[in-house]
Amino acid sequence: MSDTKPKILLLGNIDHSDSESARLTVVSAHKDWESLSSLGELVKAESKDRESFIKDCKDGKYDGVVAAYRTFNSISMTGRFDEELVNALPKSWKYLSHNGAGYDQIDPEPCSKRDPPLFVSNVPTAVDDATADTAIFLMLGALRNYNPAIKALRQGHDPQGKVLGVLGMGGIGRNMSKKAAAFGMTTIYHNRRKLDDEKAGGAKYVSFEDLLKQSDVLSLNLPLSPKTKHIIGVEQLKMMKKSAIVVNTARGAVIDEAALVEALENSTIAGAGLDVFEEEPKIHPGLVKNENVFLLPHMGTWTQETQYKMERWVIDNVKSALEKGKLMSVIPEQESLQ
Ligand SMILES: NC(=O)C1=CN([C@@H]2O[C@H](COP(=O)(O)OP(=O)(O)OC[C@H]3O[C@@H](n4cnc5c(N)ncnc54)[C@H](O)[C@@H]3O)[C@@H](O)[C@H]2O)C=CC1
Ligand SMILES: O=CC(=O)O
Repeated sequence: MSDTKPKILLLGNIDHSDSESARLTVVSAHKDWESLSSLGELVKAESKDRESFIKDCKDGKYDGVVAAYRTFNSISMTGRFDEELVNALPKSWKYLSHNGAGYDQIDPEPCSKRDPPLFVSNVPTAVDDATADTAIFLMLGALRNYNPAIKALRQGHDPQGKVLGVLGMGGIGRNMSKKAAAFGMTTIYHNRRKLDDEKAGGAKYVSFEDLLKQSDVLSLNLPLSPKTKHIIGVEQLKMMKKSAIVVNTARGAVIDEAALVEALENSTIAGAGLDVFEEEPKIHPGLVKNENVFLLPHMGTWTQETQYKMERWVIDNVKSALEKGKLMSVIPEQESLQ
């Protein structure tokens, strides 16, 4: 039997160790990462771009990699985890631990079809508070029209008594709904499946069409996939109240951004609070110039505590893969495979 240690690959960077806050709370994702060296040889991916990453895979540079920690920004090195990329990976590579709740940069189908399958995990729940807080902040900012400050503050609206409509009532949607209740809002939601009463927490399940028609604030909290791309487009925006605002902390492409710009310019809806964009880091100029749009540069989870929780989660997935042969939070598409 070979005594070669399995390789554990880092695709991207681990951030949380040196900050003041990390020192104060005595947490360090770097130390957590280094602790994995008892399970395998830690290797950092150094390929220049997608082409050289694929070539390096084919030339054997990553042979022996069993599991990888992957960041959102590592897409600049590898590109999407699509069929071409997945099929170029060494056969030894079985686990991909992605740092993010949304894993739209990874195509589950080729990962599952590959022999052996490439099991993928994401980071659910750890993101809920920080992202829902961001959604609430965007909602208040857009409702109150804080953007043009004093001038428009006179025309601002209160959240009290308003209807929050959540599209995608998962971890973040439910967290936001609880927080919105503290502002005197009621929640309606649409989801692939109706939730049981305890999970719904008083929020009422409605059809997609009723969600659009009845919401004062439409919050998008569903994953981006080929099925949800542009789920909000010209027709859906037309169904909304003229006074409504859209809050998007999910992914830019769940809205047809050009249609949103037009709807805002034509006063089809009143405003938007956006953390995510179709072609990040680019932002549609029609959004930048519109005073009724409250913008953030994709920083839903950007707190010291949440970033650490996420990095730790990704490392725990790698650990679980190597110790137990199973990822801790495999993506739903692969639950029956693992
Ligand atoms: N702005 C940011 O920094 C962050 C953005 N996100 C984004 O938020 C998304 C949601 O995150 P979580 O709440 O953790 O996910 P989750 O998986 O807990 O919830 C997603 C919900 O959407 C529902 N859904 C899926 N397709 C749908 C459809 N076609 N129509 C209606 N509902 C549908 C699912 O049934 C599920 O209830 C992520 O996929 C990610 O893209 C997540 C974290 C931070
Ligand atoms: O956008 C962030 C994520 O965790 O997904």
